[in-house]
Amino acid sequence: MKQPLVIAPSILSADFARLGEDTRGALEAGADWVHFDVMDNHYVPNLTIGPLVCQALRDFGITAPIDVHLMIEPVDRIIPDFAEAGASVISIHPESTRHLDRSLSLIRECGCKAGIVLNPATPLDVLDWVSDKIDLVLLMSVNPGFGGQKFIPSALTKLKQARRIIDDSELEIRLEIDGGVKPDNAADIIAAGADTLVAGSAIFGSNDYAGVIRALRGH
Ligand SMILES: O=C(CO)[C@@H](O)[C@H](O)COP(=O)(O)O
Repeated sequence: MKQPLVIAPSILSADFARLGEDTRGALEAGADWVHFDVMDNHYVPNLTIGPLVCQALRDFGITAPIDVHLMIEPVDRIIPDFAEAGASVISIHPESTRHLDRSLSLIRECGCKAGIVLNPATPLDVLDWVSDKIDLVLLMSVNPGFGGQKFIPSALTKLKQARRIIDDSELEIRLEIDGGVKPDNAADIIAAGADTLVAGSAIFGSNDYAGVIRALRGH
């Protein structure tokens, strides 16, 4: 069953020199989670932030769920570090680990919610084999690595299929979408079945975080 809508600003598009203030600003403007993109210049062609920055946000006073998206390989060594640094959800790509079942179990053993991330061309079939090990499915609607890209329209069809799979499972699994999410496509994305919207450039590229977050919610 679809869960209440969550808006998760991707801090990849925040001003890294003022990360704490920008993150707090988005939450005070009505966001629910913090989406935290971790890139290693190996799994994806970009390099970003790690557990020290996650811990720094907690030390700064950010109490909202931190939704960590690992675009790195391998993942197992860093999962406990993120859990200790205050991550709430940790999501991994199936291609980034040799033993997906084991890595997903490790995330839960570390006390976090576990997510699986599927790239635009990655089929949904893997969900058949991990649905009891996950709390979240994250569908990428751009190729991972950079903010500010265009939404790939086939993601809407994939969202509908993923929604059916999740509903049929009768498990409490969130369906998150990430990449090119804007006020002008949010309604279609939500209608297709997403309950968790990641938005980076739409929120942090605006002077009116609250207005964009309201528009993403359809208000
Ligand atoms: O994980 C990624 C990119 O790899 C995303 O989280 C982007 O950061 C989303 O940015 P926008 O497309 O919303 O600008």
